[in-house]
Amino acid sequence: MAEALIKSENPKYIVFKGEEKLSKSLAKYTADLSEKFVRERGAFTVVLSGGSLIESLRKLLEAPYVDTVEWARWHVFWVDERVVKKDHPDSNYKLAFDGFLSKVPIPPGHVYAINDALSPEGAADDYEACLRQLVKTEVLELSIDNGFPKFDLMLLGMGPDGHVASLFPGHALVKENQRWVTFIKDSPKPPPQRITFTFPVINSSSYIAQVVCGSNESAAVHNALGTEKTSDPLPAAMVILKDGELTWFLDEAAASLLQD
Ligand SMILES: O=C(O)[C@H](O)[C@@H](O)[C@H](O)[C@H](O)COP(=O)(O)O
Repeated sequence: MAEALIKSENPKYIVFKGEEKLSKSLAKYTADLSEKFVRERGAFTVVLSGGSLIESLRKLLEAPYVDTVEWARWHVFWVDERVVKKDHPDSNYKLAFDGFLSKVPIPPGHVYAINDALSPEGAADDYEACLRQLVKTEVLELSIDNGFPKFDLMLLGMGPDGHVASLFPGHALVKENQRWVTFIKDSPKPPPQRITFTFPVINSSSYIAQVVCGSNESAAVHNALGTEKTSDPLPAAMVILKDGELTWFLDEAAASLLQD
């Protein structure tokens, strides 16, 4: 594993000297989990976000991982997606396809993009129906605890305001506890119309990597990982796995306000 500057166990975070080292470690972490889940259950369900995360996955496109990862067993989802056409510059699918998915042999039928012909409501319903179908075919498991889908690995980013997925601070959607996938039409981060996984789904994951680089996010990192508890936590602080492992991958700038 690329050398870490700081490793903390509770909360679990790793600080790297620079994004290059972080991306090397993230590639090994992801490849190791791919190997584990393919061995254990013959499939690996991976959830992507938008933003800088895709760039941080670039080391998976290099040796040894590009040849050793069993790409044919991957099933790829999005934790949130902008409701735009798939070839639109704002599309998270396009970002991931151009920067990552087009360079590895994941079967196209295993890449679950939104239906871009639908409204936000329609696209959220359609995506949830797709997930329910994948439960039936046993690609996707359900949490025994709560009946929400249990993804093997979610690779999340975080905005400077502490949002994760399209769950923004102070927005009613952070409290959604019935739906698997829901929609937002007034996202404070453009574009306004998106679909997003809900917290019960995010928090049922087996593994989450919360990847944050740069000083713009340092205050939110401090808020989410600091010891002071608030009655109104940031969405990033609401990512809590009861039956899973959350690891924060931080560069020095993102971690600059944390005390060690
Ligand atoms: O659709 C989106 O806007 C992204 O999915 C978003 O949720 C992203 O993960 C964070 O905003 C972090 O973005 P950065 O990594 O670019 O800071």
